[in-house]
Amino acid sequence: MMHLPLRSVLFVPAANDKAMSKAATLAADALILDLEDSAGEAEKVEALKRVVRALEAGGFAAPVVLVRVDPALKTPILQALTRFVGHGLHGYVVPKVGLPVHLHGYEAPVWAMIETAKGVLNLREICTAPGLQGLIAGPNDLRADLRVSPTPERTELQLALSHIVLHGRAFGLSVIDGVYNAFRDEEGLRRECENGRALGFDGKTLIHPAQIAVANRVFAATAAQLDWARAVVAAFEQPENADRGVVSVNGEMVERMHLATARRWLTATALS
Ligand SMILES: CC(C)(COP(=O)(O)OP(=O)(O)OC[C@H]1O[C@@H](n2cnc3c(N)ncnc32)[C@H](O)[C@@H]1OP(=O)(O)O)[C@@H](O)C(=O)NCCC(=O)NCCSC(=O)C[C@H](O)C(=O)O
Ligand SMILES: [Mg+2]
Repeated sequence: MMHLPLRSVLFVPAANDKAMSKAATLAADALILDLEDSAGEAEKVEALKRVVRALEAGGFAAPVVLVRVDPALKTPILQALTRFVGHGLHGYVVPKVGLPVHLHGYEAPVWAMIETAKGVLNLREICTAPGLQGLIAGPNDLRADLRVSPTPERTELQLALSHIVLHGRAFGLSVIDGVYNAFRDEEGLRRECENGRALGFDGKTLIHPAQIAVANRVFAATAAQLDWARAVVAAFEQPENADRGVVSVNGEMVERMHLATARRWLTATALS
């Protein structure tokens, strides 16, 4: 299965009205509207309402929109958001996954954040959870849990990061690297993106709009992805497919969302 490109995956703090307004215009490959750590306890109910309003309004420039849940508020979050799954919301990001059961009950595509020692050790079981699409590294929580300090080369995280990639590849999942906190340090971000790409990640989670362009550049499409993109565009250009929402490409179902993605890849490659 050819995964959607997830080179740049921007966390948007749902508690922040300005950031949520701006999010709709940002052409990251994916947005994660965050209801977990970026929202204070007293802000969470309003943040969830803001997510509902944003999903009702739609019109996101990013082709993939996810919500990071706070597992302590799983019931109200699912009550508020289930109706959007497949209608503007592409799935949930579940933080601090340590066991497969942490991913149960969402009835939607899920991405697991691996950000504890237990999560890393249990990856093999976690990767069998139903609906799992990808793994996302959480370096801040990982460092805290491992009681290690950051180094410029992330030496302290290499074992955990490589385990995430190894398991993601073995189970056919997307693998997304963790955030780089120094959001005004473009050169540092570029180096860390290159390190992530060398380790095998597909893309990087981000915390600021200024980080999107760097991640898109470093995690640019591979030759296989470009071949897939050309095949998708060619399939939809067939006159008999002009009005179809879904077609078959190389034996796989492809939707118009994939066509938009394919065009973005080809345009981005032509411009770079
Ligand atoms: C880090 C920030 C608090 C900085 O915000 P700010 O000081 O407002 O930055 P700027 O003034 O440069 O912002 C310029 C404009 O861009 C908007 N903005 C900023 N960040 C975002 C964003 N992430 N998404 C959308 N829009 C954003 C500002 O509102 C300004 O807009 P305007 O004035 O209209 O032009 C801030 O960037 C931030 O809060 N970032 C996200 C923080 C977050 O989500 N954290 C949680 C995810 S990371 C994580 O959880 C780690 C993981 O779990 C682990 O364990 O490692
Ligand atoms: Mg975290």
